[in-house]
Amino acid sequence: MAKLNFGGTEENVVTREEFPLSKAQDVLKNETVAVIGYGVQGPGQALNQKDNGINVIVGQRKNSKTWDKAIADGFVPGETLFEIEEALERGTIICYLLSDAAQIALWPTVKKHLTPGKALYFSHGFGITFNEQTGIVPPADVDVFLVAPKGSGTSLRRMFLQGRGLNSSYAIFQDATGNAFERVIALGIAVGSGYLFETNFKKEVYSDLTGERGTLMGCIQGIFAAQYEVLRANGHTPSEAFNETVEELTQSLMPLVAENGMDWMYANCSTTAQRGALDWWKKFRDATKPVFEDLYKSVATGFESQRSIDSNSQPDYREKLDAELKELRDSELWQAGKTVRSLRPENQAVEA
Ligand SMILES: NC(=O)C1=CN([C@@H]2O[C@H](COP(=O)(O)OP(=O)(O)OC[C@H]3O[C@@H](n4cnc5c(N)ncnc54)[C@H](O)[C@@H]3O)[C@@H](O)[C@H]2O)C=CC1
Ligand SMILES: CC(=O)[C@](C)(O)C(=O)O
Ligand SMILES: [Mg+2]
Ligand SMILES: [Mg+2]
Repeated sequence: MAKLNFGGTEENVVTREEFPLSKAQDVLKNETVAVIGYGVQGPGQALNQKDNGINVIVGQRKNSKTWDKAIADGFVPGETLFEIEEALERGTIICYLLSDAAQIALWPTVKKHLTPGKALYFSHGFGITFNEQTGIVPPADVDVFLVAPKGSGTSLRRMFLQGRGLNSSYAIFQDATGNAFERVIALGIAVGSGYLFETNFKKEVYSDLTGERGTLMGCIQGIFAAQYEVLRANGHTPSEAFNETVEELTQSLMPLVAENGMDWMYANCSTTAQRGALDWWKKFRDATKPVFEDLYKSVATGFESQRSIDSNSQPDYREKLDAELKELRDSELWQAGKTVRSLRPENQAVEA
């Protein structure tokens, strides 16, 4: 395990150099990895493992769209694709990749198949950390760990195909066999992680829920909308407002941040822009920090997890989510974005 210095703090990180794929294949050679669920993470993790030569099977409900998708992706019914219970029976490592809310309903079935020595694998600390809400309490004689890719399952697969790995967190909740560490790292490498950062279940879920509600998804849409609305209210056209709020950020400036940090992006902008950004960033930090503090509390009290469970367990949750996504898509901001995107050379032929 490498110790790396992150801004003055040393942390444990496992790299592909010290734990190469050949070692992962060796650790997993007598295991059957059963991926239960084939939504977003399921396909990415199952396909990467398959391409990495791991003995992986998929468990999915027959007569569902995702069953057909698994077949289209190369999984074969009766050989590598099974009904959920059969996959649970065959698997020695159970990758529990149903949505966090759906994991609750299937848990009694999963538990039945967790015989001594098997391993229960998650990609989130949710089910275990909020076990008072989920009822997920594994038996003591199985390994329990997580590998949480820090990105969409879609990116996990894309980056694997490009020969790059996506960074993941890993954590061990229970080491019943004495082999939990080797097993979890081998899986982390097999599913396509680049680097594996050590954490625990609670820290993983608290930070993940904060991040997705915060800067990664919720906050970013909130500040886009706020700036766009102010520009529009002051007579700017939709295209101008969109370009100055989103397009320039994603196409020009964020790639520079990704490449070499915020000061590098600033350094590549005008001195006028630098002066303004340096004057204003702390105001935005101070204005939003109380909101982030509320958010973290809301995660830590279990309010956020309960809300996800309640809304995502309803029979019509998918329709309701789709309606909310449609509202976003139909907003002037993102409709303006659609036209702006259509002007990119790569989209000229496809988007009208
Ligand atoms: N979406 C992502 O890229 C990421 C997800 N995660 C975690 O990975 C896990 C899986 O998440 P996703 O792939 O987003 O899940 P998802 O929302 O795509 O659902 C996965 C599967 O669950 C199935 N399912 C839903 N209800 C079911 C039920 N009652 N019985 C049987 N199957 C049912 C769906 O058909 C689907 O195949 C979660 O713990 C999530 O927090 C972690 C990192 C990123
Ligand atoms: C993609 C990811 O890691 C998220 C945003 O946390 C999630 O999909 O839950
Ligand atoms: Mg998440
Ligand atoms: Mg995440």
